[in-house]
Amino acid sequence: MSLLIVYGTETGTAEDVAEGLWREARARNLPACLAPFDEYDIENLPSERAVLFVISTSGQGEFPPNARTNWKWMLRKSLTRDTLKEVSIAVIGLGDSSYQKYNFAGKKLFRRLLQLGARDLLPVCLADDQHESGIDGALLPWKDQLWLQLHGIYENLSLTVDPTVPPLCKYTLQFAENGDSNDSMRNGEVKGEGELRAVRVVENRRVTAENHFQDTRLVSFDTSGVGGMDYAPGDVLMVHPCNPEETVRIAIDALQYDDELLDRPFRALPTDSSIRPLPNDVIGDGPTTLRSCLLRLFDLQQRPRRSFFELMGAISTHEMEREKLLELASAEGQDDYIDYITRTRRTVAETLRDFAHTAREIPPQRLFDILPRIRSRAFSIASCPVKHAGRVEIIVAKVEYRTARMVEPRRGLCSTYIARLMEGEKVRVRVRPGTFRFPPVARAIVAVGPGTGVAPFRSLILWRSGSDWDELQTSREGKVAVHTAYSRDEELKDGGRRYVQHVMQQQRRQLLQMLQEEKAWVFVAGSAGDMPTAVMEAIDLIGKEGNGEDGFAAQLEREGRLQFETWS
Ligand SMILES: Cc1cc2nc3c(=O)[nH]c(=O)nc-3n(C[C@H](O)[C@H](O)[C@H](O)COP(=O)(O)O)c2cc1C
Repeated sequence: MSLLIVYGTETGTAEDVAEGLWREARARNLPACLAPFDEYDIENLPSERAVLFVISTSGQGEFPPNARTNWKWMLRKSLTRDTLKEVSIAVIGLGDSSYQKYNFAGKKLFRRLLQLGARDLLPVCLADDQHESGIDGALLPWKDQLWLQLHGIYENLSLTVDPTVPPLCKYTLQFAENGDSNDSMRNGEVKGEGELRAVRVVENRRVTAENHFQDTRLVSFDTSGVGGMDYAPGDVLMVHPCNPEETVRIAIDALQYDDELLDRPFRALPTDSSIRPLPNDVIGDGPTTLRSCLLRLFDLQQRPRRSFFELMGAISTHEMEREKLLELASAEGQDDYIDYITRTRRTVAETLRDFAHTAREIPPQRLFDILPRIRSRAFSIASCPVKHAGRVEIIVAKVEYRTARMVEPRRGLCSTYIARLMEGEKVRVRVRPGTFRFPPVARAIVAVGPGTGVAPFRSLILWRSGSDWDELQTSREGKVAVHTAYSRDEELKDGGRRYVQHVMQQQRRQLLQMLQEEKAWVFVAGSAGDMPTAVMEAIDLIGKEGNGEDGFAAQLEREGRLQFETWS
């Protein structure tokens, strides 16, 4: 019986990892099946031989959307300590340690599998975005152990793989011949909830002063007449960015594909039923071409992962480059990898340029194995479904930074894409529920939203009171009171900066009354860094002053009255 690999993903990383493992299993002569967790018939789980789970954590310590249904099944009371006693399991959790609920989904899943009697092949692997080698930091050493363990179950599994033999391609490309219509060249349809929709930009306005260090924008999209774009306060807009032209140019120069090849429509046929068709909604309305894929499908600005070097090394016929590539892919090459990629934040496009001989040898179908995919990014919706009918607005801070080791400044793919959008341009987006669960309208709310964290609260306040920021006051007579902290402009007596937690301290009497007597709910949105902890500490202090007890914030959280939506 083959190895089952299931994944739960929000933005696709878990899918990439699962797919990499699936390919590696096949290269090791181990038959394997691959599926999103919720597409797997969960009733069969007790009769599997070995299952590998790759689960990211989304929201606030939650399971990703395509793993929630089967996770609910696993929590059924009717399941016993024997349910999975025949099944060997291993779990990879993907998370980010800047979040409070670090890797919660992976940890919870692992614990539950053990409760149901499953045999753990290895301790849970907790991969962390913050590690200096990215998720590979934890994943690579763990993976080596995994194959050893699986060898105990599957005797034919090969413990060594020849790094110079490239694995099977995911797709074969069928290029259009004269006379093929564009329609006959369409790739797989993406339908339903996950489908991206094209909306037009109505306005893209800078909301910070020109001399402010941060370029933050309010971007408005026209959604009138576009189906599936209904939303409520707290919902999130997923935006699918494109690579900037200059980055696409670097990649094309490195690959040395000519215009005829770049613009010839093709269909990508999966070479195995476990491989998903190419998503049409990403590539756009026109035919799929290598140029459209380089613009919209492949993430050329990402930091290349180890698997990128592994595959490049496997196809390279240039001795020096091959040696270097395979070294960067290996566990021993970790320091070199950190030096070459992590410290300088080198991108996929730049790495293709650096390994010029190998890049020139990449056949088009291999791009789909080597290059990572662009993933949609989440932005809290800042508009009100009633006041801004037919519109969706988001607030985006442009990410740009430079350190001494960088040749050029680094820019966030999506925020730069958005900052450059012109009126009338088409953008691919979809709406998904956020993590906030708001109480009934009669209940009081405390909303803490530093920076772009104001977005979901603008939506909520407009919806509940009909007023925008500039119409609100600092007293509660008008039902809504606004208190501000300008951390860049205001200093405290001790020279420190004034943040939201200081405002909370200042307003502690009113907050205590709201929390204790009015049973208010608290919502916190914004940076996943230190802010959420500072807010929890402020709530604890306020609680302690009120009733002399510790742990007020944790108590509110247990009651569902303290909720976070944070991003890093
Ligand atoms: C909206 C959002 C919420 C997240 N929440 C958490 C979290 O609560 N805990 C955590 O450890 N990581 C969290 N992460 C980080 C992801 O788990 C991590 O980036 C992972 O590699 C993404 O995997 P995916 O692309 O398969 O969804 C969050 C990421 C996003 C975009």
